[in-house]
Amino acid sequence: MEVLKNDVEIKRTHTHLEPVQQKGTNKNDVEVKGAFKQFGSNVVLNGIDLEVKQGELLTLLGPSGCGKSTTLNLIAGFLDADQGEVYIKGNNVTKVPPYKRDLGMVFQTYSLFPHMTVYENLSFGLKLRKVGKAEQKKKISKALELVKMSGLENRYPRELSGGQRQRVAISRALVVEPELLLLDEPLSNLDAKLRHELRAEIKRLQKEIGVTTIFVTHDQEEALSMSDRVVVMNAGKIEQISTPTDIYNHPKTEFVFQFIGKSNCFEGKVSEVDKRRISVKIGDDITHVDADNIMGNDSNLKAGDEVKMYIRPEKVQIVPVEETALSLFDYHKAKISQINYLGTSWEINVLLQGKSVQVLTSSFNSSWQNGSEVYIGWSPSEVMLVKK
Ligand SMILES: Nc1ncnc2c1ncn2[C@@H]1O[C@H](COP(=O)(O)OP(=O)(O)OP(=O)(O)O)[C@@H](O)[C@H]1O
Repeated sequence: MEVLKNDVEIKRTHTHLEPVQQKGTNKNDVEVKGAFKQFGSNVVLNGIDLEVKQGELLTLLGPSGCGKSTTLNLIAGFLDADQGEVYIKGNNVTKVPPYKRDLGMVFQTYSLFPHMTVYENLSFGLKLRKVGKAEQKKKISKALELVKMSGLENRYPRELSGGQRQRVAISRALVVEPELLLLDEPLSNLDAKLRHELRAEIKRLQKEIGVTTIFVTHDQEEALSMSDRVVVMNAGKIEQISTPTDIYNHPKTEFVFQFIGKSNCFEGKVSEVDKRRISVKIGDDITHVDADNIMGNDSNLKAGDEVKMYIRPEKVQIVPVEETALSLFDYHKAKISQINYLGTSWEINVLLQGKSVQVLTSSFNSSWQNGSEVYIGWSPSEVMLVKK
């Protein structure tokens, strides 16, 4: 364990509370290898392999109970895996207790000491690390400045708003200059406006000081907007690890497609396969999908296979039926069944062969009303297929 401590000291190249010029190298700060965890008969982690790069903000995203917090607790050392190993900065820390892992943590519920002022909350970890009083003062002042809480040193947690408390909790985690910052749903107790504000602030702060960060959330918008990379988890397994845009536009599995964003789903049958495109018969219509856009493990589709076809509402184009529809690659006649004005866009439900399809568009034709006939269409590159 001392080896870890010494190694960390030697490898530290900057003070975390100072802005860094260079970050996000290809070195891994954290690795989880082959982690399995079971509570009684409940298999909670079913083979997790994960690498977190130096300086990146990586988010664990997934529905309630999928194992996000368990993975975080394994990295923090609060839990032991039944199988598997955890490495921090190249050191195997699987058996190292949490207080020797050099971490800063922030939880969902405000974990500040209620009987201590803001200043005392921040000095707690510094005292444990035997930092002198003058140095403590400097570090605390800088840490509070980072989260825009300067001047509130003498307040008690009960005298702060929810957002301010979480700012102090983040500042307390950072003041000890940890190698790794772990955040477990830190925004979920806050109202929507505050959540938005703090989201942006955490992102700015993380980039400014360059501390490698793992963030747990079940909120997809939060994950997509904050992260360098997102890990989508489902039932104790990782479905996909990638950048937010890749996760959204090129989901690898049906679960990822459905969990992130909205979707329309059609059931059909493959009618033809060639190198570039797959033709799918849906009801009476034929539609086309790029051959690269197959989700799931079974990508060898052949004529006759039953498939599900997914498309996001904002990728469905809609044009008046009088207009030439030839600019759309695949187009189908449909009838508007509902129009919802959303301020900057319109959500239009149309009926296509009796099935409701949701369309999200910013170009609205003022003549459209319930019952209007329109063409809807899409590009084969925007449609995803999965074998049933
Ligand atoms: N100490 C424990 N003992 C028994 N079961 C546990 C324990 N901790 C977690 N679990 C179970 O493990 C599963 C995964 O829990 P975990 O907290 O990792 O999920 P999560 O993805 O973080 O969910 P949430 O978003 O609801 O926090 C759940 O079914 C949970 O009930």
